[in-house]
Amino acid sequence: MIRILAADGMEASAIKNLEESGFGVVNEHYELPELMEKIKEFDVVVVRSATKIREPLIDEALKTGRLKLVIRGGVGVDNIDVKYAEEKGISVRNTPNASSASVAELAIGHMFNIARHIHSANVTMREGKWNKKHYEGIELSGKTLGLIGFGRIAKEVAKRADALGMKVIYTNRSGHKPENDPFRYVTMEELYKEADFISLHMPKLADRPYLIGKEEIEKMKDGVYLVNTARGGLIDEEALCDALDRGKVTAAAVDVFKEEPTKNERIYTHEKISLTPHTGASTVEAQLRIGEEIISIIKTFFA
Ligand SMILES: NC(=O)c1ccc[n+]([C@@H]2O[C@H](COP(=O)([O-])OP(=O)(O)OC[C@H]3O[C@@H](n4cnc5c(N)ncnc54)[C@H](O)[C@@H]3O)[C@@H](O)[C@H]2O)c1
Ligand SMILES: O=C(O)CC[C@@H](O)C(=O)O
Repeated sequence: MIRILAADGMEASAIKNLEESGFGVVNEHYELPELMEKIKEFDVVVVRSATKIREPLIDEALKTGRLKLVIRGGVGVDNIDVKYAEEKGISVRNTPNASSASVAELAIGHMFNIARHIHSANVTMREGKWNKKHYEGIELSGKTLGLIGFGRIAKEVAKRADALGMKVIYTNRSGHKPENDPFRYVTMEELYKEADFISLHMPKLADRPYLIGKEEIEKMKDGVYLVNTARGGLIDEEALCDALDRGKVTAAAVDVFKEEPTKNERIYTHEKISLTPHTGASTVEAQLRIGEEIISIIKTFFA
C-alpha cells in the first residue's frame, strides 16, 4: 500500500478520497526528532508551512528509499530543499493556483483594516474604551497601490483594488509587461516613490536576508502603508517597527513572519500593525481546492 503522511493536516474530504482509492493516509504532525524516524515509512509526505523538509531529513528518508514525492499544500516551497530532494530522486510538487483568491482577499482586508484602524479599535473597544477621535482613517479609493511581484495572487489583488477605485501599479522580477495589461508596470524605485499602499506578492529571496529594509523604506512616500502576505523576512521586522515608531510608515499589515510562530514581541504587540498568523490560505474554499490538487497530483504520480 502506498502510504501518505499528511504532516501539517489535510482536508478531511481529501483524506477520505485517497483512502477510498486505496492509499494509506496518516494525518499526524511529528516534531523533527520523531519525523526523522517516521519519514522512512512513507512514500509521500504532504506539508503546509510548519514542517520543514531539509537535507538531513531527506537523508534519513533515503535510508529506506521509500519516499518518492513531497507535496507542498500551498505555493511557497521555501520550507523544502527542493534541489536536494530532486537530485536524490524525490519529486516535489505544490498547489500553485488553489489559494490565490483567498490570499488576495486577506491582503485587501488588511488594507481596509489599516486604513480605518479596525484592528486597533477592536482591541480598545474590548478594553471598554470609546476612542472615536483617534480613529479617523483614509479611503482606499483614489490611492495608489504598488504591488511587488505580479503573479497569480497580485493579479487577484489588482482586480479587487481596481474595483475599489485604487490606481494599481506593479513591479516584478522579469520587468516584463504583459500585453493588454490594464495596470501600469513601474520599476521598483518608481513604485517606492509613487505608492500610498505597498503590498508584497513574491517569493522569499534566496540571496539576501530581506527585500525591504531601512534604506528601501526611506525611498517610500512619507506615511506609506505596507502589507506583507507573501513571506516573512521580505521586510526587515526591526526596520519596519522603527519606521512605524517615527511615522514614516503609517501602518502595516503582516500575515507572515521571519520566524513562525513569531517570537518578536515588538512586531506582535505593535499597535500600528494589523496581524494574522499566516492565514492567507486558511479558507474553506482554498483548503478544498488544495485538497483536490493534492489528490490529483498523487493519483497522477502513481498512475
Ligand atoms: N500568506 C499566505 O498564506 C500565502 C499563500 C500563498 C502564497 N503566499 C506567498 O505569495 C507568494 C506569491 O504567490 P503567487 O502565487 O502570486 O506566485 P507567482 O509565482 O504567481 O508570482 C510571483 C511573482 O513574484 C515576482 N518576483 C519573484 N522574485 C522577485 C523579485 N526578486 N523582485 C520582484 N518580483 C519578484 C515574479 O516575477 C512573479 O511576478 C508566494 O511566493 C508565497 O510565498 C503566501
Ligand atoms: O500552508 C499554509 O497555510 C500557508 C501557505 C502559504 O504560505 C503558501 O505559500 O501557499
